[in-house]
Amino acid sequence: MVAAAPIVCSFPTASELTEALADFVIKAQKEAIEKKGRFTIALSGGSLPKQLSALAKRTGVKWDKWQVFYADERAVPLDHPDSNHQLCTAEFYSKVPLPPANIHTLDPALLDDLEELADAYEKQLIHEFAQKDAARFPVFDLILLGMGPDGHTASLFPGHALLSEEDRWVAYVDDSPKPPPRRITLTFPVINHAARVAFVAAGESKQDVLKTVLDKPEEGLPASRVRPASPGQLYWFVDDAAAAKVEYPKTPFKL
Ligand SMILES: O=C1O[C@H](COP(=O)(O)O)[C@@H](O)[C@H](O)[C@H]1O
Repeated sequence: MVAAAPIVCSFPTASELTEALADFVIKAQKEAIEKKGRFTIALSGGSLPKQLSALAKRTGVKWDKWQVFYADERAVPLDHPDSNHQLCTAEFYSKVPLPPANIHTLDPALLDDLEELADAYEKQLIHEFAQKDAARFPVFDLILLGMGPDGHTASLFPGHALLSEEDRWVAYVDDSPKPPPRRITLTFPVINHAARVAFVAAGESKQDVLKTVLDKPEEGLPASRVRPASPGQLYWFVDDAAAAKVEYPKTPFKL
């Protein structure tokens, strides 16, 4: 599988990063809608939803054309403080006119059975993608990821058996080292089939892991394994604090 080299853009301030990210998302949205009439995006939890806040002030966002999924979700009720959906609602959806019907949550009736929960979420993806694009794996227009200090991304954790999953679109973990332990996640084949994947990582706490992920990908941390197959492209939106130790070349941001 051929993958283009990641494009790493570093910004001096949080607001420069979030404004550039908003420009980038709007461009991805525009291209997708022009081609297919819809925009499929997967969001993460953690620090990511807050970084999308600049989109609330932008014109030109066709919210009714968005179909929003989760890169990972915790197996908790949708209004639970640990829920990525709850976090996205508080930090992002509450500020923008995104139709609730276009936001694809896990099925809260299935929380007791992780396998059923993951299967049901996979079926939501099949409904959205397989009939429309007839692909072996869904091709998201954009997947937005965060990265934990251990190098995990979505709910794909270092050393976990799920790192070698090759078939499933959505899988579950019941032993996440970061609480809560029970989660579902998109798998690497799905992430690496996306048209664009963008990591967002800011702050000094990400310095060491960002250096490892970008300068020593051979260590195989989960975030280093995100390498969308050509013509897909991987971007990193980072701030100068996070990028302080990174030797990998930075590219000035341009649309
Ligand atoms: O547990 C999770 O952590 C990652 C990274 O979070 P961050 O706070 O370090 O940005 C996040 O991307 C993922 O969605 C979440 O479930």
